[in-house]
Amino acid sequence: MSCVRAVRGLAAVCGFQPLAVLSRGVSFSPRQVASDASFHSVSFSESDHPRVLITGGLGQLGVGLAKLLRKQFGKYNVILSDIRKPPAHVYQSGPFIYSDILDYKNLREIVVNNRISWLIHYSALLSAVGEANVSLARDVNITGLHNVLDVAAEHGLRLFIPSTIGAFGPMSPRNPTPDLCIQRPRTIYGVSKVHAELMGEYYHHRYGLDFRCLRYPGIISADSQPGGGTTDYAVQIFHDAVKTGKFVCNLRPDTRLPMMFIDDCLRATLEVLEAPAETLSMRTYNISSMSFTPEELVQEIRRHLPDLQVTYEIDPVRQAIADSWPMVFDDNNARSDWGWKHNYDLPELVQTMLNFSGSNFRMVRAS
Ligand SMILES: NC(=O)c1ccc[n+]([C@@H]2O[C@H](COP(=O)([O-])OP(=O)(O)OC[C@H]3O[C@@H](n4cnc5c(N)ncnc54)[C@H](O)[C@@H]3O)[C@@H](O)[C@H]2O)c1
Ligand SMILES: C[C@@H](O)[C@H](N)C(=O)O
Repeated sequence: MSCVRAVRGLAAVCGFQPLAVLSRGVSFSPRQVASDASFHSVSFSESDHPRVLITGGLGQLGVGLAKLLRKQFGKYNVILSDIRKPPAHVYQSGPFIYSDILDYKNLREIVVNNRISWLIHYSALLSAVGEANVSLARDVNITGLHNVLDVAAEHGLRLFIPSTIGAFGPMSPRNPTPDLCIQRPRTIYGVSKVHAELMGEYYHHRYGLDFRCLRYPGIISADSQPGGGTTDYAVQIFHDAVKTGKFVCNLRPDTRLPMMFIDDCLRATLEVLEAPAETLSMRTYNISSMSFTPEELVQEIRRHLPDLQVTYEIDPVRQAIADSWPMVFDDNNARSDWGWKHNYDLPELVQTMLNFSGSNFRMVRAS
């Protein structure tokens, strides 16, 4: 039996199409569909470290993820990229490169020249910013996604794309929200994330792309600012509490949303990326650690800062979004498939955030 026939037979059994073998030597364009893609999961040997590219890496999450991955895989194996100019400490901390995900050729060149094997796609416009600029959100979150999927498929990359609690909508069960249920989000952000989940899973089943996706809750971080989402209040409150002792909250006091400390989020990302393929019964997982309302967060912060004053000035756009999102996330599949376990609950989160914000603020005041 010829090699090509053997692989075709295997593909029929596995349920994906081995495009790599069908047309070797023909130059590949994912836009021409059947051509020279090597859709096996990883292109490095077992003993090698992956070569990682992070898109949109200068936002709330990318720098922290680069730090974690560099510790694991080596400084020069992890490249941060964005369309913005990095601050000096980021530029000096490891490789940084300009990459606009809307420029397909540029993206492909970076992947080829740097022998990238894992692509972590963080570029996006978040929920509130997306509603303020729908056409840009559509470009970045949907057209950009298509570029990333094609480059990943073409070069046999392991592709991680985060989704979000925002991929659910008012018709989804909200307490708890399981992995598989109706998803009819009402934001361009949510719609683009459902699209990303479905396209990634389609490429996985159709072409064998090693697509992995976690639906993150609202992420809370001390040393990076959120990029314009509905859950941003839960970061801002710590800075304002420490600096001024006052906070104006733009969500109603009883708005319950799933949230997570950044260290748990980044560790989950590394863990799912490293999980053996056979442990993944799905390609898109909810992850969860805690859910709270602004009122509950304020109460917990007041255990440390009893004089904190909070007023509520509701932003109708953010409130409407929050009211359509999950209140509690069911992440049982992540826990049973690849052993996901969170470390931070609400008291630990508050303690850690205040420790960081307090020492940072004292440094600023002293200088
Ligand atoms: N932070 C959260 O609470 C949260 C929660 C759920 C999911 N997520 C997802 O995680 C990912 C990272 O989130 P984040 O909070 O760091 O986002 P962020 O908004 O802070 O950062 C996004 C980055 O994308 C970059 N970007 C915009 N247009 C680009 C383009 N054309 N090409 C390349 N880069 C571009 C921006 O410059 C920015 O640095 C996003 O996909 C987001 O949807 C975040
Ligand atoms: C939840 C998440 O996707 C983001 N923090 C937002 O609020 O838009």
